[in-house]
Amino acid sequence: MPRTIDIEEYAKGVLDGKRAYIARAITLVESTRPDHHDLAQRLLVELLPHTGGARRIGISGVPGVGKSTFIDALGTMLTGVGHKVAVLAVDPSSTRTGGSILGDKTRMERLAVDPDAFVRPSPSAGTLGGVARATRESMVVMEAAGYDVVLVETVGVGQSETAVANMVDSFLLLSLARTGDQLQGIKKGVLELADVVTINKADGPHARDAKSAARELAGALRLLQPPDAPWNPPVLTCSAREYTGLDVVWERLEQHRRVLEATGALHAKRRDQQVDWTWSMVRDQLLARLHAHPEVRRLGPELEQRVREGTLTATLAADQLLEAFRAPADGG
Ligand SMILES: Nc1nc2c(ncn2[C@@H]2O[C@H](COP(=O)(O)OP(=O)(O)OP(=O)(O)O)[C@@H](O)[C@H]2O)c(=O)[nH]1
Repeated sequence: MPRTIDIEEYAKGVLDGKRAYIARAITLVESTRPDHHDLAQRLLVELLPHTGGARRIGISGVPGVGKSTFIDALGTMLTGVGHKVAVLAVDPSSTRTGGSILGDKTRMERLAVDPDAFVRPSPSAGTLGGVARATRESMVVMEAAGYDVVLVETVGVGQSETAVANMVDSFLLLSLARTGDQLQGIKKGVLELADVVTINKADGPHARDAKSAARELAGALRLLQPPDAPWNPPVLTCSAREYTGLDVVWERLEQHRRVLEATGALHAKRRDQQVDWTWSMVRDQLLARLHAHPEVRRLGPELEQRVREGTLTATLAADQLLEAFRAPADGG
């Protein structure tokens, strides 16, 4: 990152679609440095009027389901018909390994060198809240830069799906054809987020299994839907490796978007997402300040110990920690 940052220059570079500026702008919004925070917000304010037109799609599935292969294939299909495709990722687990797993350029060989695509690995800093914030703000940068399809990838475990579902219009779940036990393999909560499901690897000897798995899953999904739901998530089959079924997956995602638009739900959903997002940032900030508060840090270990020993109730310990949080942080 250069030492001096000219926000107007950055904004112009992004709006002109210059890759170097896009990359720098994303690095700025991902930064956790306090002095970058205000600069990033100023940049986002400049860019926001130029956003809103993109299709925002979340893509999830367990490790090995073929997410990178699928995104590489779908993204290439889309750039082939004139779309500009951005790939972002939310993978808080990458903080543990110190490097990003998702969105790794080497995993999407064709998109990584496609001039109409931009692949950005998951930010590797901090909590799920921090990673989700950075990704959400990177979406603003990508949309302002003219990318009209934004794919946000996430792993099929933990809470990151919910975070991604809260920043996209449509959520696509990739699954595998494990007949019989497949429903156990997919968490119900994740299934409930899905607007479209596709069974990947429907090729070679697995093609037939995939079809029957799709039927079984479609039946189960119908049970999760209220009878008057405006949208029933379809269960499709595809092969990311052989490029089959991808056009149907895309068509159904487009159809989902059209249904949302026609009912006015798209605007409502995006507005609600912004409000939820505001409160989730407040919660994250409050929690971070609570944990960093000197009195809380001083009292914390002792109170934890007493709760463990059973000499203090959890309620009283919580009361004391919250009371400590009210003490001035500077000790004055
Ligand atoms: N037969 C078949 N294999 C596929 C298909 N898509 C992906 N694979 C293979 O499945 C394996 C996993 O694919 P990835 O794209 O790396 O899967 P992923 O979900 O991104 O995996 P993680 O990186 O672990 O999250 C690779 O060996 C792929 O070649 C497909 O449509 N058919």
